[in-house]
Amino acid sequence: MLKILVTDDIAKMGVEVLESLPDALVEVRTGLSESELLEAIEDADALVVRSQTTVTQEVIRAARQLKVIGRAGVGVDNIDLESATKRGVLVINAPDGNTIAAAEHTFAMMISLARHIPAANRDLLGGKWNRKRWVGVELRGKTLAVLGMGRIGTEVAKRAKVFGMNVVGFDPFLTEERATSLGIVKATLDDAVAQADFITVHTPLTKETHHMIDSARLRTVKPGVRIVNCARGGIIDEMALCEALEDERVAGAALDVFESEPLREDHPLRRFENVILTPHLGASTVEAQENVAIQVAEQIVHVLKDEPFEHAVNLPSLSAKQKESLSPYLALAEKLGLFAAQLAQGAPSSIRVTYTGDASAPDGGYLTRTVLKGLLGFQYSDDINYVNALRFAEESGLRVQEVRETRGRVYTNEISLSIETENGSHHLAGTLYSESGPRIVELDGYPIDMPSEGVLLFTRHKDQPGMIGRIGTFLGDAQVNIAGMQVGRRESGGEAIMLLAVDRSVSTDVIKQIEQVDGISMVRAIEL
Ligand SMILES: NC(=O)C1=CN([C@@H]2O[C@H](COP(=O)(O)OP(=O)(O)OC[C@H]3O[C@@H](n4cnc5c(N)ncnc54)[C@H](O)[C@@H]3O)[C@@H](O)[C@H]2O)C=CC1
Ligand SMILES: O=C(O)CCC(=O)C(=O)O
Repeated sequence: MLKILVTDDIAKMGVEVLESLPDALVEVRTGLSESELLEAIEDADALVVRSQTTVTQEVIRAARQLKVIGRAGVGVDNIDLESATKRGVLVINAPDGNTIAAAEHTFAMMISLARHIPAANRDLLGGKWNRKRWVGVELRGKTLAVLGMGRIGTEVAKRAKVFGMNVVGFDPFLTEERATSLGIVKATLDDAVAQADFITVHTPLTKETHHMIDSARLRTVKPGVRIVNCARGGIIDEMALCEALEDERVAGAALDVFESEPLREDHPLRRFENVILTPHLGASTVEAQENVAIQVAEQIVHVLKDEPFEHAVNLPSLSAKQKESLSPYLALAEKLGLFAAQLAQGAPSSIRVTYTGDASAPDGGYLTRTVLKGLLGFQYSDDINYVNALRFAEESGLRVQEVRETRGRVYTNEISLSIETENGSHHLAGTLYSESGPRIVELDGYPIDMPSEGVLLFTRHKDQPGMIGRIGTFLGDAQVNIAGMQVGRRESGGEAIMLLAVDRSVSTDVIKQIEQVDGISMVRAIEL
């Protein structure tokens, strides 16, 4: 039975998708205290949150079998990504389900600021009819600076154009071509802020964007600017904003998100009549909540069913085409890693993975993660997976190198590993035949051809009469049937190798007996 814990309010349709997973127990438990969450997460396989639940290092540590955390929304700043990655817990989000809701909320905030709608409404409800006090400004002809031209920033920019605004965009990934096609001007942060009548921020909260709008920046604004934040609290320094509102450099601000949520009752921002505050409502539309809940629930179901999934935050993202060309090589890469672990039998200090021919297409490092999953998963812990394999390698001092060669020398595709350990170095290679699947085609410099599956016995020995027979006798006495055999040598009487496919595991006792045979230099039982 798989347990899926949902700790924030998500749309019912998302819960239904989760419940469609056979053998799943979906527990919706919102408003948990920290200690209740620590207890509830212990036996959960998946956790679904919005922004209310803070997924700390302690929460991730308390989870004994957590595979995936799903964020029904975009921002994952409430999840300790570093801890999740270290523990091999996949984090996924729903990146575009609430884009329009957030863009429309931003626009509602901007228009409300321009026309004093909340203040006029308050006044009127208080019994007044004050037409002179609430004279606004038009958006048409004004300059809007959009800081962060991702999904939401782009939708805001498009809407602003329709309202007749001049839009300047700041984003390190905004190209001149894209800016031109959107009818906006690409600008630096300094230029965008200095010329804007309205500023709206749409970046994630990161080390770089934390207090991107601070007191120094607020001294460079056009007097009378209006500022909107529907992205993340902390991008604008709230205290600096209060000062700028106080001395009227800023004519108004509209904020949906705060440095600390919920906004405390005595927060100075609550004192300004020209400040509009909403309680993190950017994504709160029926449509957006259904979209993100369904999107994240579907991906969680895929993850738990071990099917291809999308929107991983702590794995490189791949296009559908990349995924398609990569998938046949995953099994080969993992088997090679597993083979190398049993061949090398020692802590690896470096590994070079060479992808050749059709296997060399860029893959965001997925295949190397897969090789490492096989290698380190066997040597260290079953908990090593695609998510934490590279991190684990880094932390254990394993140097990882990737080489890509577009033209195959012998095979149309090949993955080869060169691995150094305290006990020496090994080299192996595999290829994928369309008709017979993954095969091992090279071992320590000897060409061979064997399916990479089942139980194998590998020996290095002196090329002399009787070796194969004696090894065969030990196996026969132990009732181990030989299903296939490959031998190789460089020169008569020199070193030779043998790779046997056998029908069942070879015991340590039998390995020890074979090791005693005169002329044997290495024996390895390998289970793939
Ligand atoms: N208020 C709410 O309820 C909601 C808030 N959000 C928040 O809105 C923000 C934007 O979301 P999306 O547009 O979906 O994300 P996105 O990932 O599509 O766009 C973010 C953009 O910010 C840019 N960026 C990153 N660092 C930057 C920097 N230092 N300077 C300038 N640009 C930088 C990126 O290049 C990217 O283009 C996120 O913080 C998200 O959490 C999203 C949905 C609802
Ligand atoms: O879950 C929510 O309503 C917040 C949405 C949000 O902030 C996000 O998606 O980044």
